[in-house]
Amino acid sequence: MNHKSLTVYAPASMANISVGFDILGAAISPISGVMLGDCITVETAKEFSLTSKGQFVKKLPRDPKYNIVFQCWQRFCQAMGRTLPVSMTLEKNMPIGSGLGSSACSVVGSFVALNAFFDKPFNQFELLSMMGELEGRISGSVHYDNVAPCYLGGMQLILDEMGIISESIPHFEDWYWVMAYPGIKVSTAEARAILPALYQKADCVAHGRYVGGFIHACYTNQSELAASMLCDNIAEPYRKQLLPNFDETQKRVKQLGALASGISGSGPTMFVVADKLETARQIESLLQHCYLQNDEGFTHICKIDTQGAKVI
Ligand SMILES: Nc1ncnc2c1ncn2[C@@H]1O[C@H](COP(=O)(O)OP(=O)(O)OP(=O)(O)O)[C@@H](O)[C@H]1O
Ligand SMILES: N[C@@H](CCO)C(=O)O
Repeated sequence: MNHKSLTVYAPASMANISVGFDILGAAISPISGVMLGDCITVETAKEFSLTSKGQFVKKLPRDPKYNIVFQCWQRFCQAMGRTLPVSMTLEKNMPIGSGLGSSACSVVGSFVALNAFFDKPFNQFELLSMMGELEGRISGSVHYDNVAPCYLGGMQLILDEMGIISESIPHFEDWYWVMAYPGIKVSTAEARAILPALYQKADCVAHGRYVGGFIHACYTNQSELAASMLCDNIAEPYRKQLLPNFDETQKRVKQLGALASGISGSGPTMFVVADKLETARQIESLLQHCYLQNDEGFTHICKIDTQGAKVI
């Protein structure tokens, strides 16, 4: 038996980007070159095994059967119609319940690695459908706004219509995204449960204006307009109570020149947009002092990762 091995890196992502609850998300990578994402290795083996390692391995479920990587392998075997004997290794570099698409990194990394290992039996649509299904098992509802950007890279708008799950949207290349993870956990399922079941008509109209205006500004390259449209009236008003000093921190980053700020995914990570590196560095320093709660917290100045998951 010839030994074969490959490793896939799947990057962090920020879902929602304030205006696009469940329908907008972007992959991100730190400008420092740090690889902010999970790595999944698939190797030839006589029988299936899963090994987990990495900084956040202790936060994973104790029973490997509850690790989403195991469930991805099961789903991939089901789609292939046979049990696939491979050894899988998860390097869990992403904190869980961070708002940075941690489970999406594991899901996307697993499917991309298995698909590459078995010479690409599934196309992009089939893979993305399975990724959404697995991500849905964790948060309680299928939403592609982490898995699509993590897999495809760039900023992704979820269409889920006429056989198209997601389309790439132009982004502002001079924008820096300062990401601050405070080091505490917010469960996606719980952060979804606190949202209202119904919204007022005025809120629906405002939301339509924000998301439509933002997409229009991206396509017409109007960065000031785009930044002013980055408003979240769907999740932020209800979720900010789960985040430390959120209102005060938003005020202070604005004073430093932030173009916009908001919650990454379901939190607790916060994102802040700046169009100058010097401003981004000042904002990062402020976030380190005001927003981080313990030694597990971190900040990164990021750009949008246009590549998405890749074999390394
Ligand atoms: N490989 C894995 N990576 C991350 N979470 C996993 C994994 N396997 C199982 N889980 C479980 O899935 C759940 C993930 O919770 P949740 O969706 O809140 O986190 P998340 O994916 O990190 O969130 P976010 O998208 O906001 O970063 C946890 O209960 C965790 O134990
Ligand atoms: N759009 C989802 C992302 C969760 O990662 C939410 O905000 O609940």
